[in-house]
Amino acid sequence: MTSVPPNSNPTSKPPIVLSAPSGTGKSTLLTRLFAAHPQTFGFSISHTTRQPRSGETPGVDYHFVSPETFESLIAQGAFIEHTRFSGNYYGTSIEAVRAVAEKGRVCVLDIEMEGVKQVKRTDLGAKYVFLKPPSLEELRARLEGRGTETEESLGRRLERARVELGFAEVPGVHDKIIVNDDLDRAYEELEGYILGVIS
Ligand SMILES: Nc1ncnc2c1ncn2[C@@H]1O[C@H](COP(=O)(O)OP(=O)(O)OP(=O)(O)O)[C@@H](O)[C@H]1O
Repeated sequence: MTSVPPNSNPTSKPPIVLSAPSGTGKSTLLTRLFAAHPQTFGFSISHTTRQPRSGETPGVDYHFVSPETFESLIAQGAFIEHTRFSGNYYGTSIEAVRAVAEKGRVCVLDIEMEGVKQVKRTDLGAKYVFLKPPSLEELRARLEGRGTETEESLGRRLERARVELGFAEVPGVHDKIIVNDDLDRAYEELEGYILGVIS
């Protein structure tokens, strides 16, 4: 078998890694981006050890695998990130991200700092965008306004945000840093950057 070098498909587009402290506005901006460009982006298909639910198609909704297979994939370093939730494993494989690019779609990964570090260890050639809150005070206000947090989980998220903002200051970690101050302005900057790197 001939080995194929990574990213050998000339039409493949770099995956976009979008990270931000929780509550900065990633979901808001991504929902808008996907709605504006429905044919451009694609989602990677995750692996899971949970049972398929009715209506779910293997290889479309998820790659359904046994715990043994999942653990062997972990050992092979196949995952960009994985987690255990409610007794089941879930993970995003490097291969799943590459498969999106090979279909000519742009894979957008909405991940947190540890995931960013892991993607950086792969040869996916991703572009890294960091979305920054205007300030920690404003981030607190957005999280409170969303109405999803208790005082305790709010405190944890803000503490975590401090660490993530510190990591984002390290030169060379991100290709683009966008401050989500005014939503329309931040959206235009994000859209302009992404369309620029994938064209
Ligand atoms: N530029 C903005 N100005 C004011 N409010 C904003 C702005 N962007 C987002 N918001 C609001 O901030 C809140 C958090 O946004 P969102 O849920 O998109 O964050 P997130 O980064 O995806 O968070 P998580 O990672 O926790 O899912 C939402 O209520 C959203 O409407």
